[in-house]
Order: sequence, then structure tokens, then C-alpha cells
Amino acid sequence: MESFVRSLNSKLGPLIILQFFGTSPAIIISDRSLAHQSLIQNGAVFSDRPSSTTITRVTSNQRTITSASYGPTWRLLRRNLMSEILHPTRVKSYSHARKWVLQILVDILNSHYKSGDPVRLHDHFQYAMFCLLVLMCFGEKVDEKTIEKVKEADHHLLQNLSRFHILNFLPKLTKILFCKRWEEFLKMYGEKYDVLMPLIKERRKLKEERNDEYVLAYVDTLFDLELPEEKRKLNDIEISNLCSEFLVAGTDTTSTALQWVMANLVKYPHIQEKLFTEIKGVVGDEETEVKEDELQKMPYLKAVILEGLRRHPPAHFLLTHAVSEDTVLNGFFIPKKASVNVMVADIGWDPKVWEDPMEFKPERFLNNEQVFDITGSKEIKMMPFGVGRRICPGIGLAMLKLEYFVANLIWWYEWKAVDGDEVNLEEKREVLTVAMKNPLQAHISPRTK
Ligand code: HEM
Repeated sequence: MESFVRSLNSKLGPLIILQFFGTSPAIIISDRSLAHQSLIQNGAVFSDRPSSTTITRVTSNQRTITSASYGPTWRLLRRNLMSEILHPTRVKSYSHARKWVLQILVDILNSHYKSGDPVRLHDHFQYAMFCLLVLMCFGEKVDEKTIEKVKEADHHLLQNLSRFHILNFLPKLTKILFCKRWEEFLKMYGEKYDVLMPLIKERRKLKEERNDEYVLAYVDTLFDLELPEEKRKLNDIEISNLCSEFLVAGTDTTSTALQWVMANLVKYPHIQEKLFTEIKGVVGDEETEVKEDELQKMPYLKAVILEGLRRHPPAHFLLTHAVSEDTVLNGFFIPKKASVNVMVADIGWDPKVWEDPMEFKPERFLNNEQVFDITGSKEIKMMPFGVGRRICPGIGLAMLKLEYFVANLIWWYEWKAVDGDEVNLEEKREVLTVAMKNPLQAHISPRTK
């Protein structure tokens, strides 16, 4: 799809409008000024989401659930909630969790070092990022067996997502035409619910017993919430859906970004060395950990992360937006309900903005007198997290995690390519992200400082 769109795009220009069989048109934007016009200047109109399947009944081991809706109000609500738990002050309160997860990662890496085998990073990163989000979601350390079960249930559903997309299209009809697929979907849905529900119940109990003596978790923000229009609280399936989205949205995106950055640091040892020298200038030789409050003294680290996100944005498209009322963009009439897709990767590779855009050069972020604005509020130069009203609510947490984990991984170990093996930066499309086609493998050795 992406290469098809790209070839169409080079022939037709920065705004493509596709329409099939009288459906609402799909618009594809690959130009940063059009992205700015639509998502920032006209954000109120371009920031809805297309409606998706309404789950009305899920039979799980525990009970039958009879309602769950995904309307626009619901989505706005979700966004507000995410901003509450992902607010910078809250994000800080989870620094103990990041430290815990770093230790898990380091233990795994140490055992690789001792065995002499190269490290295959992606799975370890993904597991570490997932542990972190489970902890932020449910507030307590969850045992490894349960984490595996939650991961498995989410993964299963995610891998089948493209097969289930068709169910969004006229559900009344697809329930007859694709009844087996509906059954399969509801079964997987029920399995996920069965895994999450005990964690949610346990947390609810703890919240009632302990009153104020705990660090707020994402699920806590859902318990007391009342839907403003429907004037009711969230039901169990809605809560479990939101928890699952929290876990899914933040895991693969962050672990993919982390892997791309580390791949470039292995491929270009001089960049890795320069980064290590910067860290050494800030952190005392005796220290085993780069602390979160030291990260802001490391401009080269920030430049490496930004360059990683520009050159290899984990999502090459934004999630689909929908237009909430008839409007005009670039002289074209865009009707209400049209869906809008924005080509994130192409925007960050624009040769008019970036010299040698396909090269990995963190230095390009060092010469700016002002701090680089990744939110694109004044001008969009890249948009790995989206921009405007629908910008990723996890942006602050994601940047912090990337800086913290990259700094510590470089502080602890020297990373080298496997002998005779060039680091291959070919891409592969996954469900939510564009990952490395050949996952990074590297030899590590502990630093002697
Ligand atoms: C490097 C890491 C990440 C990247 C590159 C990333 C990127 C994105 C992008 C491009 C979008 C779509 C924005 C749009 O449609 O306009 C998005 C949405 C979202 N992200 Fe992230 N994200 C990252 C990490 C996270 C984390 C850590 C969380 C939370 C734990 C998170 C939660 C979400 C949610 C809930 C949405 C949907 C928001 C909505 O529908 O309004 N993301 N992200």
C-alpha cells in the first residue's frame, strides 16, 4: 500500500483523494504545509477518528458482556485520561518503574555477554517496554507469568487485526457474511478480557482499601469516571479495552524506535563514541546508572534520539483521522466523514528541509539556537508523534524512555556489529510500526570507565 501510495504521490502531488463505490473519500497528505493547514490550522475539523466496530456482546469464561461503544465522545474522553496519567508530573512518579525495568534488561544483557552470543535486541526491548506499561497501567509489579499472558492475548488480537478490519464495514451485513470471523474475533476479545479483568479487580480492591496511599495508575483514572453525555460510569469491558489500548499503543512504537536508534549507534561507532563521551562528562565514573535528571544535560543524546525518530519514524502513517464537517483543503472540497491519512515518514525526509535526508546525522539537531519543536505547532519539519489535537498523548513518556534507556545502554556496554555482518537498515511493515527487516544483533562488552 505504502509504495503504491508513494508512486501515486510522486505523479500526482501532495494531496491524493481516493474514492471507491460511493464510500467517503480517503485523503492522503504527504506535504508538510498541507499537514499544517489541516491538522494545526484547521485541527478542529481534521481531528476526529473514523467510527469502528461496536462490540455488543462478548462471551468470556467469566460472564457475558453486553455493551461497549466507541463514539467520538468516548475517544475524546480517552485522550483526556491519557493526558492525566501521561502528564509530565505523573510520568516522573514512575521513575522507580523505569529503574526496575532497566535492571531486568541489564540482567538479560549480562547473561548474553557471559554466554558470548550476540544479543538479539528487539524481543528484550519489547518485553521491557511492555513490563513498564503494565506497571503504569495497574500500579503494582505484576508477576512475569501474568505479564506473559497479557502480552500473548494482546499480541494475538493485534496480529489478526488486519483480518478483522472488514468487520467494521456494515457490521450487520458482515455478521452474516463473515460469521466465523466474528466468532473468532469475539473469542480473542473474550480471552483478552479474561486476562485483564483479575488485574483490574485487584486494583479496584486495593484502591478502596488504601485510599490515598498509592501512586496513581492509569486504571485508577477510569474507575470513577462518568461519561458526560451518557451520565454513567465505564463498564468492565470498556475499562479493559482502554487498558489494552494503553499497553498496545506504547509498546511496539517505543521498542521499535529504540531498536532503530541502537542499530544506528552500532552501525556508526563514531556516533556511539561521541555519545559515550558526552555521558561520561555528566555522570560520575563510579555511577552505575544514568539518572533521569541528568538527561537534560545531554544535548547530543537528544539529537541522536530526534534523528532516530526523523529517519526511522516507528509509524510511517498517522492513525487515520476523519473530517468532522464539510471543508476545503488546497482548493479541494472535502466532505464530512472523509478519512485522512498523513505520510509521516515522507514529511521527515523532505530534502527541502533536511540536507541528505536519508543519512543518519544527529549533528543536524545541534546547531539550532532554539530547542527543536517536535510538536510542529509553528512549522512542521517532522512529525513522528503526529501534531495538533491528536498528537500522541504518550510523547513525553516516550521521549523520556528513549533518552533514559539509550543513555544507560551506552553507559553500561560498548555495542559492536557481529563480525562480517553489516547492520542492515532495510524496513519491514508490521501491524502498527515499520520495524527492522533483519532485527539488530550485536556483541556487547561492559564498559571499563
Ligand atoms: C516512540 C514512541 C511513540 C511514537 C513514535 C508514537 C506515535 C504515535 C502516533 C504517530 C500517533 C497517531 C497520532 C495521530 O493520529 O495524529 C499516536 C497515537 C497514540 N499514542 Fe503514541 N507513540 C509513541 C509512544 C506512545 C506511548 C508510550 C503511549 C502511551 C502509553 C502512546 C499512546 C498513544 C495513544 C493512546 C494514541 C491514540 C491517541 C488518540 O487517538 O487520540 N504512544 N502515537
